[in-house]
Amino acid sequence: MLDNKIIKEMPKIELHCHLDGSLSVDAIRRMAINENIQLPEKDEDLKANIHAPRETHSLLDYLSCFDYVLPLLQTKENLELAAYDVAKQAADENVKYIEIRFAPMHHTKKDLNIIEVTKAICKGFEQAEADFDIKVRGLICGLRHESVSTLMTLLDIFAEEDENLISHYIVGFDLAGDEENFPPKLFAPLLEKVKQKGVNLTLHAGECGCAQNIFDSIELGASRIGHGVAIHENPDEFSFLKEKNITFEMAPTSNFQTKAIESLELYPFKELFDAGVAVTINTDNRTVSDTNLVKEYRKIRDWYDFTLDDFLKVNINAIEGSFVTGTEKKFLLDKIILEYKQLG
Ligand SMILES: O=c1[nH]cnc2c1ncn2[C@@H]1O[C@H](CO)[C@@H](O)[C@H]1O
Ligand SMILES: [Zn+2]
Repeated sequence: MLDNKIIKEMPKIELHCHLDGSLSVDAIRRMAINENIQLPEKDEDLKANIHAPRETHSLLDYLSCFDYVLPLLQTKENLELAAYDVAKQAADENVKYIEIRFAPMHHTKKDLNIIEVTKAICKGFEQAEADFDIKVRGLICGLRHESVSTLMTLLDIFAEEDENLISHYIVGFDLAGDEENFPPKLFAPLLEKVKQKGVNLTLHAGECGCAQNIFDSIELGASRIGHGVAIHENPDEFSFLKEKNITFEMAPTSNFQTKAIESLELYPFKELFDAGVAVTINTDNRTVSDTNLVKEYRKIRDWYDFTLDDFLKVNINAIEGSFVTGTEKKFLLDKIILEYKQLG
C-alpha cells in the first residue's frame, strides 16, 4: 500500500474547492481582526462553528455551516487574503493546479459589487501564484435559491473583455446550493446564455439522490459534474458518460457528510474509474469538511488500494477536464507525468 509520505509528495490537481468553505483558522482570525469582529478565543471553540458535524442530516444542513464566515468576506482586503490563503494551503499539499470557486453574491452584503469582489479574489490568486509553485484559476458560482434574472447579472463578469485580471483568472461557471429544491432544469435560460458566451460549465448535480439532475446538467451543457454521486443508480449509463467525456468532481469526505451516499458499497467512485469515466478527487470544502487533499487521497488509497498509476490517471482526468487552454493542459500533463515517474 502507498505510504503517507508518497501521498503527500504526489503532485495533485484539484477542480472542486469552495473559497468560503476552505479558509484556515489563521486566516479567519486575521480577517476578524480587520473587521473588528470578536471570535471565540480558543481554536477548539472556533472550530466547533466552522466545521460541519461528521454526520449532517442533509445537504441543506451541511450548507448552513457556511454562514459563520460570510460576515468576514465583505471587503477587498479580506477577499484577497482569503483567496491567497486557500491557494497557499493547496500549494502546501502539493497541488499544482487548482480551480477555486466562489459565489460573488455572497460577498456584496456591505459595499462591494460583484466585479469588485471578483477582482479582489483574482488579486489573491495572482499573489499566490507569485509566491508558490501553483497555478490558480477561479469559477463563478450562482446560488440556486436566487432567481434566474438575478443570476443573469453574473454574466457581466464574463463581459469584462478588456479587464485582464478577471478574464485571465476566471475560467468557468457553476451552480451551487440547494439542488433538491432548485434542480438544473429551472436554470435553462441562464445556462443557455452561459453557453452562448462560450463560458465553461460545471454543475453541482446528483448530490441529493437524483441521478436525473446529472443527465439534465449534461443536456444543459455541463462538461463536468460536481459530485454526481447519485449516478450509482445508473451503471448502464457509464459508457454514455465516458463517450461524452464528462468529468466527475468527487469529494469523499463531503459526499458522506452531505448524505449524498449512505455506504461505501454504494459509492460509485471505483466503478466509474474502472469503467474509464473521468473521475477526480477533490476536497469540496477544506474547513467545513475538516479535510485537505492529502486526507482525501488517503481515503481513496485505503478504500480501493489505489496505486501510483491509479492516482496519476485521476490527475490526468483532472487536467483534461480543467478549464485551461489546450497549451496549458499539455504543459500540466507533461509536468505531472514526469513527476509521477520520478516518484515511482
Ligand atoms: O457540496 C456542496 N453542494 C452544493 N453547494 C455547495 C457545496 N459546498 C458549498 N456549496 C455552496 O457554494 C457556496 C459558494 O462557495 C457556498 O456558500 C455554499 O452555499
Ligand atoms: Zn461543491
